[in-house]
Amino acid sequence: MLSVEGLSKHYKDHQVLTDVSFGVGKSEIVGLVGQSGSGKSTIAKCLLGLERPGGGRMLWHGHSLGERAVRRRARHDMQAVFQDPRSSLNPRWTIRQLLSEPLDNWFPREGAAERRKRLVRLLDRVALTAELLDRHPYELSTGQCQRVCIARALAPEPELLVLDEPLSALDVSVQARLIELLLDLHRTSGISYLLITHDFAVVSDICQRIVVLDQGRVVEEGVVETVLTSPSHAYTLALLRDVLPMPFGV
Ligand SMILES: Nc1ncnc2c1ncn2[C@@H]1O[C@H](COP(=O)(O)OP(=O)(O)OP(=O)(O)O)[C@@H](O)[C@H]1O
Repeated sequence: MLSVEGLSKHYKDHQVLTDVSFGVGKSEIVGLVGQSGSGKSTIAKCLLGLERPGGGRMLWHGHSLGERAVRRRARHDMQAVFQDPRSSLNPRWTIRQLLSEPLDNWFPREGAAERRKRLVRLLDRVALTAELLDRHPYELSTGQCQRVCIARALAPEPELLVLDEPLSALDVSVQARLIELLLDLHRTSGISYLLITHDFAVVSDICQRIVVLDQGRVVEEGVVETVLTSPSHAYTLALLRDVLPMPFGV
């Protein structure tokens, strides 16, 4: 579905990504991990069209994201959720306004009754209730705000969510509930995730495959259980030693 081939990117003389290749299949959950500064968010920005790659190809269903029509399709099919839900949501808007914005864009001809149903269904998918519709983000917990961000990303019914550190701003118990939510959404809709994180525990909870990035290069890629239990690259091993208790800490 998504294929990244030999992606490179530099800022002035700083080479941030070098020959990065990986893919995300239909209904697949892929974790992109690496230390801070390894280039994870830069990959997301290139995929979302926020940064222009220096070289390589990004293919969506076999067609280059460099083509305008493919980019337009991907703007619908590929949605993103970022780390800090509060800064992603306009504090002056109600939840109804925040969710209506993408719906106005993707379903402009919908009537009021249909719209109301769609809003309630969206909230239901992220385990929130319609009572929240007239509240503002500051009247919600950070975890609820992140659920609103996920609902907004789900609004166009995308095929892939790019999740850039979506759990980092949340405390551990809220993280656990959001992991359940993401897994539920995946089970019920078959949506794919590209999950960007530096947290191997989150990867082992959610992901099927993992791509390990070190200084802008892919150093290891494979099935999560295999990479976490017997990493083949010293960098992965060092990361695991730093962060994981047994059984994955080797
Ligand atoms: N717009 C920019 N201009 C110049 N350098 C940038 C820009 N954006 C990112 N960088 C640099 O690119 C490198 C990779 O950054 P990136 O944000 O992709 O890393 P990351 O792995 O996502 O890190 P983190 O986990 O801390 O978010 C860093 O050295 C960063 O300083």
